[in-house]
Amino acid sequence: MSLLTVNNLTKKYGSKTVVDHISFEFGHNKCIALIGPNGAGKTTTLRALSGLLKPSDGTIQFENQEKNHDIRDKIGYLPQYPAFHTWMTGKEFLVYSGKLAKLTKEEAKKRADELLKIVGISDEAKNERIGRYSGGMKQRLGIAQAIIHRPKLLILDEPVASLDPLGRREVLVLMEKLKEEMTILFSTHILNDAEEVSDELILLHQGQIIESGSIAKLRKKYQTTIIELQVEGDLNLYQEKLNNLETIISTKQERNTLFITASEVKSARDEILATATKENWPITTFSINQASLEDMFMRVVKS
Ligand SMILES: Nc1ncnc2c1ncn2[C@@H]1O[C@H](COP(=O)(O)OP(=O)(O)OP(=O)(O)O)[C@@H](O)[C@H]1O
Repeated sequence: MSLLTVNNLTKKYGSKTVVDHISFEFGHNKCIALIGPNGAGKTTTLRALSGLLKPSDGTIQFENQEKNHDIRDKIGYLPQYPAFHTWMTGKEFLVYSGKLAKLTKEEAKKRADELLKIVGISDEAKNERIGRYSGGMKQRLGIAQAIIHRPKLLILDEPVASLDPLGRREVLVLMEKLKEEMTILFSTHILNDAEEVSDELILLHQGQIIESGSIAKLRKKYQTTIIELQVEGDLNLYQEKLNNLETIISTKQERNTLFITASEVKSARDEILATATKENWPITTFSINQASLEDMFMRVVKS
């Protein structure tokens, strides 16, 4: 059974459609990255799923509940720019949030202590004012607050975008840990972050889903191999010869290197090396590289 099923979700502002009939679903204990450039519609989508914004059209269904049923108590949400009462201590803030989530005072205190441990805020730091916390600590506290009511789905809007490398690492490690207990849906425009913690990607561009699936599936689908070749002397000469080989799709010259795209890497490698050996090419570098997920992303967006 799916945890969340979204059908034709649409949001319009006046005549402008910013989320355009998107449909997707995902299961339990997954980590899904909603990825796309600025203005793609990520925040709008996440706010609609969190019940903070009314969609213009479409349905959102949580497990087997009725479609468009209020699911705010099932979801934890951390906005891109969370607001904290910076004069409170971390622990006070969580106890206060627990009471807002209708826990008794005792339950809220117990849950706050449990969460402070989970998100790695030390006994010393929990009694300090939030105003003195680093960006990474604030974000981890925000995540603790978002899961105070033990939601099955945690939605994070650009959770690491504003953090320095250390804070970023802390939050990604925490997400890795939390995904064992809940599903996490998070937005990002940084592919490395998506690749690091997520199992699945949803690529959003101009309000539409242009690709989705597991990282392994997408890699396989868009995988291309680039052979890099450096040869002493006039590269034009070698480029012309390479273009005549059967296994080669295209070649380009950049920074004294020939970048060769091939249909099938093994036969291309054999054909290039056989030709080079026969003609005694003075090769200085020969390497085979896979196109990155970033290349894939650029290709999909451009096409
Ligand atoms: N209240 C609003 N009224 C009109 N247009 C809006 C409103 N909120 C968002 N938009 C527009 O909707 C589009 C999508 O915005 P959204 O914030 O969802 O994108 P995003 O992918 O989260 O981008 P970013 O990474 O920049 O936050 C943008 O063109 C934005 O200007």
